Amino acid sequence: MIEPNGAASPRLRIRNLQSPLAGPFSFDLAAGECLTISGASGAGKSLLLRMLCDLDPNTGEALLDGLPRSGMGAPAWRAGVVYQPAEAAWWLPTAGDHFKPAQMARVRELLPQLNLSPALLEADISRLSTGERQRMALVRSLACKPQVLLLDEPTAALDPVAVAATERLLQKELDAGLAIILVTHSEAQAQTLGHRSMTMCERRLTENGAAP
Ligand SMILES: Nc1ncnc2c1ncn2[C@@H]1O[C@H](COP(=O)(O)OP(=O)(O)OP(=O)(O)O)[C@@H](O)[C@H]1O
Repeated sequence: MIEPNGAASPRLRIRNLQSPLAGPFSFDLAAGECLTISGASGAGKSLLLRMLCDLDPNTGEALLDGLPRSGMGAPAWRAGVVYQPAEAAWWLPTAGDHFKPAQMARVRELLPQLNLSPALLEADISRLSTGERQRMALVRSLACKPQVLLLDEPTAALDPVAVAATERLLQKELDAGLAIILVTHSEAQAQTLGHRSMTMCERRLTENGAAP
């Protein structure tokens, strides 16, 4: 969508988003941009991600490619803005059960990029290692083809090789236009993937490098 001044709308526009627990938050995120968020445990990072995907009640304005969230249903918003919590929930016996047939081509393309065997799709989910489940959760998020991906410490359970594979894939998705908000405690990861960084402190966000 085009703004009145002729510029393209940001992929995600957030204005005064708040709940009784956190905020207000205001920022824009462009297509292909990665905003990293760091901050102490309990600072409010997950609260923000849950508000952004409309899982927790909140007020304020949120627009996706210029279209207000208030004008679309929650399922439509969450199809565009996908949240991957630190520990993703699985509610069916196998990972493969969580995908629709139409997603399988994309899933089979993503698995080797994260060093995951297709056989893991058929295994009981409880048999997957923590790191395998974490990478499978990313496959699940990307198979939804979101416009904005909200990632809460997506590599926390991974070894260095798997971290590198995950970062390569995320970089590729960014290059293809995906916008990412990445909560990470890794300074190196923030520098590798991030275009901008913010710090969450006492449930408020500050842009790093911005004038006080
Ligand atoms: N529904 C709720 N009601 C009241 N307090 C809550 C609720 N959800 C979270 N909190 C509190 O809000 C604070 C921020 O929680 P949040 O999960 O956002 O932290 P975080 O920055 O993601 O931490 P971590 O890095 O440990 O995951 C915590 O003190 C938490 O206990």
